[in-house]
Amino acid sequence: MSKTHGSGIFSNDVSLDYVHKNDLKKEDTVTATESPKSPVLANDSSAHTVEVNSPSTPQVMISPAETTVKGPDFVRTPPSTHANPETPTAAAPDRPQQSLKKGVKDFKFGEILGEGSYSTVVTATDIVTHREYAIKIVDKRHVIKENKVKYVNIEKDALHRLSHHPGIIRLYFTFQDEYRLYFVLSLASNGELSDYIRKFTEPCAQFYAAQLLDVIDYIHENNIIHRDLKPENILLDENMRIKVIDFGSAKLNVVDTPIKADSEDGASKPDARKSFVGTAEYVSPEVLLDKYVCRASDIWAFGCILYQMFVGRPPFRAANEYQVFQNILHLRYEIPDDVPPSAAELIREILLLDPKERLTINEIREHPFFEGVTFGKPLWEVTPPRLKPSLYINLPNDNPALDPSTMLKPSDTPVEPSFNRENASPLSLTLSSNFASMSSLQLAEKSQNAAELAEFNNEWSVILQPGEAVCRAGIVNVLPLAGSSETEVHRFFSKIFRKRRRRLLLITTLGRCLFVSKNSDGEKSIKEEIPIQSVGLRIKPVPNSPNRWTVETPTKTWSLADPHCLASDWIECLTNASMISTAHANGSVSSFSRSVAR
Ligand SMILES: Nc1ncnc2c1ncn2[C@@H]1O[C@H](COP(=O)(O)OP(=O)(O)OP(=O)(O)O)[C@@H](O)[C@H]1O
Repeated sequence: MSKTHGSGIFSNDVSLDYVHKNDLKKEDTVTATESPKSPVLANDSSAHTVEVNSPSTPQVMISPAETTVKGPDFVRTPPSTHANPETPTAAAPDRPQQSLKKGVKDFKFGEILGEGSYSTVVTATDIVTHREYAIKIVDKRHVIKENKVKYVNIEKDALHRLSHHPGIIRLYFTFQDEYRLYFVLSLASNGELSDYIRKFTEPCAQFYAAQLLDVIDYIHENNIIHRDLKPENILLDENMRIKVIDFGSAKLNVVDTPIKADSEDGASKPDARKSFVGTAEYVSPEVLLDKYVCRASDIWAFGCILYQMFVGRPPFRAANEYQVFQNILHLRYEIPDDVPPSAAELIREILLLDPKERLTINEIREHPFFEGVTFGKPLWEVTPPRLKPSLYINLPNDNPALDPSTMLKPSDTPVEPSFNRENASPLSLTLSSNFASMSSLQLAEKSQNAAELAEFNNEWSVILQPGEAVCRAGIVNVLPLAGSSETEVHRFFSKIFRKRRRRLLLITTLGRCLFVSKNSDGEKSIKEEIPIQSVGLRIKPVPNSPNRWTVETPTKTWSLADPHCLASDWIECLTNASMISTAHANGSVSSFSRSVAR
């Protein structure tokens, strides 16, 4: 292990046992090198920032414009003849005019773009160049406590090696201060692929699948396996081109023979069944069985994403992770009849239990599904096909909060639509005849699979009342509440790192909105109920954040996010639940909620 500049907190060496609490007191400096054995982030009070992609001398700071691109060009043509839109030459206008040292003070921070398990990503504008970035901010204390240091270093190293493909998020700089690490990334302003995937036409699916395949090919050519490909980790830039992110689970320096999952390198042991906290739906069977890691594991994820592009949900879904794993290990999935035959055939030839049987990237490229597609550079220069009009299901009212056009474009800022009990006249406080004709269960079924709901109903029956059923369920993040002084840097950071909780939220046919949990003995209980029948209730989407919404009552506000679902889906269901619960409170409930119950 190399520690050339004192006790560095973060190093390329993945076994960072020497990290200790004293490191947190040091004023750290970011240093990037290309040598895996050199420290990535070392302490040196003489400098505060270093741009990545520098040559091997850590102290020399080089702007992206001066950087030499190493490794294969993404279209696999000689670097001298190829004009990659994101190569340093293309990035020349961004060349810093003065000092190359950058730190927190050089950026104006803006909106939160997203939150991961160990980071918060915010927009930031360079106050000199006015260029916009996304900055991934990692709380040092948190990553040390959660034993995630190695993942931060792996991500840094992978992005460092892969940043010159137009389909991979570009890492421009890293820097750190006493408490946090900062990854300055290109901004993918159109959000996550998962927000659009339900609106894919066949040309869309073909186009985005081709871009994804091109990126996977490039990653693999650089001897890296991503290992966490899923629509949430595929972002869209301002031109609606994909940008793959989140290389924290990547396996670097892959050799051609499969690597045992429990090999010495911690990164090669995903410990899949234990560590997937959110979704396990894209994990390959060999990773699940902890057998080995191979390039074909990314191809499996590609197959799952391709399926989702046509069906709107991943192939292996269930009410809980155990069921998902079982479905994967038994290859239990179905392709609906309306999936085009060539796509269905391709999916079937990818989703095979034995990784050796799966099609290779070259074979996928040659598959009839991709007929007419030119891979390589042209893929990144054409205009992407249009998404089809919204598939959103309208409610029997014209509440703007439920207008999909305000939900699906993170860049549309001035939206303040909300469900407001007091002034939203179409949403009568009593159960209108229009509304009464619709079962909330029916509505829920449109957005959530009936089989999944049946599982939830089974599992949570003990906390339900007679005649009550779950009509929507999901794990949501309960976020700390934002205040009004977000311009002050220190307040901003303390706020975004306040504790977030993941909770299971159930909405029922009696209009109850319940946070529920299970203790270690498996006993189930209601942790909290949101009183959505309250006078003064407001349910609001968060502008620029298609996955976030707030529920305000006179006594408490909840700020919620579901990384796997649009806020509009939850808002729709909560709005219905509010009406139902009010009707119950008023004694004017119809019999429908009972009739739809178990
Ligand atoms: N460059 C970017 N531009 C726009 N949004 C981004 C960018 N990078 C990340 N995000 C948003 O922030 C979220 C969290 O980022 P990311 O997945 O990298 O964090 P993480 O802590 O590594 O997450 P995970 O828990 O999945 O490992 C993403 O899902 C995405 O919505």
